[in-house]
Amino acid sequence: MELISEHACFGGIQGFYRHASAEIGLPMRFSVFQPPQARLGPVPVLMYLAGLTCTEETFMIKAGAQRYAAQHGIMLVAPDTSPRGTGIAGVADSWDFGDGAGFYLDATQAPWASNFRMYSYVLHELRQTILKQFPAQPDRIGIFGHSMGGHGALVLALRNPAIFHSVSAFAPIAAPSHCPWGQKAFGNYLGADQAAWQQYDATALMQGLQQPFPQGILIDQGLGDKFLTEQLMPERFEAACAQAQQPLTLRRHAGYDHGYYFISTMIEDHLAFHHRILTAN
Ligand SMILES: N[C@@H](CCC(=O)N[C@@H](CSC=O)C(=O)NCC(=O)O)C(=O)O
Repeated sequence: MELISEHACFGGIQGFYRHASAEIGLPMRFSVFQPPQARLGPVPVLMYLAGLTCTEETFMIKAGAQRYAAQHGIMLVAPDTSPRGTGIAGVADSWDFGDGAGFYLDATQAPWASNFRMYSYVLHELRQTILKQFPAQPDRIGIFGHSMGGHGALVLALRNPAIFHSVSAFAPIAAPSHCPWGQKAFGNYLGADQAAWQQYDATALMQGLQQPFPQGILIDQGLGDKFLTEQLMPERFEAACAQAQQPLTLRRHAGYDHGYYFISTMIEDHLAFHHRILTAN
């Protein structure tokens, strides 16, 4: 693991790193905020998955999360949003697919399958790297994210409840099989057979839920979000949660759009939500 830069921040350390990823087959960058409490021993970890066009820097620069992570003693971890430097033809041609748009899944279709393995990268390789290299508590890990990253956080948590103990999202792509962003990504990364899409669709996963999150799921959604109706569809996830008897707090906020002004307004509540669950017992 190579240190790119380190910065003092709210009594802790904001760091940016690069490592050779076996899952991705290329170098990957990620960021970690270590709260001041990490100097004394292992602390709970909260992974954040960013949205389309973002990098490992976006959340750390724009969300204002470090103030609250330092108060609660939570480590923040953010990966990049896709492999970089694959050399695949057309990988940088659109902002909602390819570079910056890994969708936190393991692609099965050529030419994407060799490198676009963000699901396994986050679940296994990045998590293990954090546990080995930083003072992190392996049994107190939560996950959250925004938009494409909200989709990723919900999917990773619903499929791995023994690993991710708390989950929340800002304006997630809640039913990707039904929206243009999801259909474009899933069709190219996973192929035309929509049966293969279901394992990466939070609403479909909720419809077949095996193990509920008894502490609930928190979602914040701005009602001034230009992507709400066509791309995000939180009402589908809400209905699936009701059917599965999964406690869900879905807060709808008049006037807020899709960006980081919205996220930075709500971030304090998300840190408190994860802190309460991750430090129980
Ligand atoms: N280029 C697009 C806007 C892209 C955008 O809004 N990206 C969002 C995530 S969208 C879903 O995953 C984002 O977080 N952007 C970074 C930011 O700093 O806001 C367009 O032209 O509409």
